[in-house]
Amino acid sequence: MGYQNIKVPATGEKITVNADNSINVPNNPIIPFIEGDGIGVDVSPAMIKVVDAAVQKAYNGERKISWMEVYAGEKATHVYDQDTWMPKETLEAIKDYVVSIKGPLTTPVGGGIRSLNVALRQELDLYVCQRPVRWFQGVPSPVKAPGDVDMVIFRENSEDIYAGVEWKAGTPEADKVIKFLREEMGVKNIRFPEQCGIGVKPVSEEGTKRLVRKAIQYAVDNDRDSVTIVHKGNIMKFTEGAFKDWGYQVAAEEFGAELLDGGPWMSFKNPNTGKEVVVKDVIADAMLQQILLRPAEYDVIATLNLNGDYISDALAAEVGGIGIAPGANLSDSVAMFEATHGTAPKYAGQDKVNPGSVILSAEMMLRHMGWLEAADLVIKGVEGAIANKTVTYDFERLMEGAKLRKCSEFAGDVIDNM
Ligand SMILES: NC(=O)C1=CN([C@@H]2O[C@H](COP(=O)(O)OP(=O)(O)OC[C@H]3O[C@@H](n4cnc5c(N)ncnc54)[C@H](OP(=O)(O)O)[C@@H]3O)[C@@H](O)[C@H]2O)C=CC1
Ligand SMILES: O=C(O)CCC(=O)C(=O)O
Ligand SMILES: [Mg+2]
Repeated sequence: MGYQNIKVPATGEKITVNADNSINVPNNPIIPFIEGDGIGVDVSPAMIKVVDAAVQKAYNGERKISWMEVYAGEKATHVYDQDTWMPKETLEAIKDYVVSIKGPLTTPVGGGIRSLNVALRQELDLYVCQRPVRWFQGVPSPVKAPGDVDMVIFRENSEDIYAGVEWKAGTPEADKVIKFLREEMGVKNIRFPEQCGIGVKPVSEEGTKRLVRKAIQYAVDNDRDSVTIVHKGNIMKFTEGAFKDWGYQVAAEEFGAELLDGGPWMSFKNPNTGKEVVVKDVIADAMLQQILLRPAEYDVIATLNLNGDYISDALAAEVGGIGIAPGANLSDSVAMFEATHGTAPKYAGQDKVNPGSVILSAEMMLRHMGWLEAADLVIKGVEGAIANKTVTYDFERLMEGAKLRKCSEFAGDVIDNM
């Protein structure tokens, strides 16, 4: 396919998808990447350096990634034109090449463009945001037993208040929606109907069930003990409450779960191991204290979009911060890996921040591709660099006796420890 500004590498082949959604990964796959705004210029090159070294070491030249830069965010406005933040061909390439990775993209607060990150997830229907959170030995943590934190968040990625269906206070659109709600729907509890912004929270059965199905399947495939549905269903009954009910329905109808001690918790036998998998639910505010006080009791988490956003940063803090928390956005076929943190503009271009988050997102990508040996080397490298206390500022400021490393130097340390 001919692109306007994307340069397809001269060597390399596409990853393809089979009818059952499994993928075929050639030895020289072309992988699109978005550098990202802000600290994207620091962390993305560090990630590429680490991945190339791991692949070279694992396969001795037999396998190699051909990186293909695709543009989004501020860089796109330079490469295309000043109004093009998300070129159509970027979306096409990410879909076409099946597996990709991205740095963070800026979203202005209160006005301006809507989130490009959310747009990518919605346009490509990347309905699962998978964010594993585990502790690496030696990482400074505010909790007493960070080793107990070992959870995998499955965050619904396409619906909820996060979808951005909202209208600004004082606009004819906001006034029209409020008028409709009050006059036609009998809504009496909009406290200040004048100059009032208004948002909509769509949560569907289909959207919920496909997310919870993935979370439970992950627990089965990875021999995990429990799946916790996190919701605020006592207050938002027909959105978050329905999410909980539909979640339990999937457990019962598709995995054969039965009520545990009269319910509402359920359990079923993992068909692969015979071990019991518990499906439970916790209300979201309580969950935010549970993960601090009793992290060992939680394993796989299935939750709505906004809760998942909050929980993933909170959990990341328990194991060292968002500088080290990885993630993936997944549809049934397309996978786009991405750091959990944002563009941290005050550090942009300073070669300072921790590239761990996007490096570990790349580790997830290598595992997804079936390149397990290279993925294991990335983990070994990160573990080694941290054990040697050669770390970036975020860890160094909390670690005794640590040696402060720049972003690029930390990437070198990871490579040296593979
Ligand atoms: N998926 C995406 O692309 C995301 C994009 N964003 C966007 O990013 C922009 C900035 O958001 P903001 O709320 O400031 O959040 P950020 O994640 O960009 O930064 C918040 C703080 O987290 C710490 N931090 C972030 N990244 C790293 C890193 N790699 N290494 C070490 N520490 C790090 C820093 O803490 P300290 O100050 O303590 O050093 C930083 O000041 C917004 O426009 C937001 O919309 C936000 C989240 C995700
Ligand atoms: O899109 C954004 O700017 C923020 C997204 C975010 O915080 C997240 O997905 O974790
Ligand atoms: Mg976030």
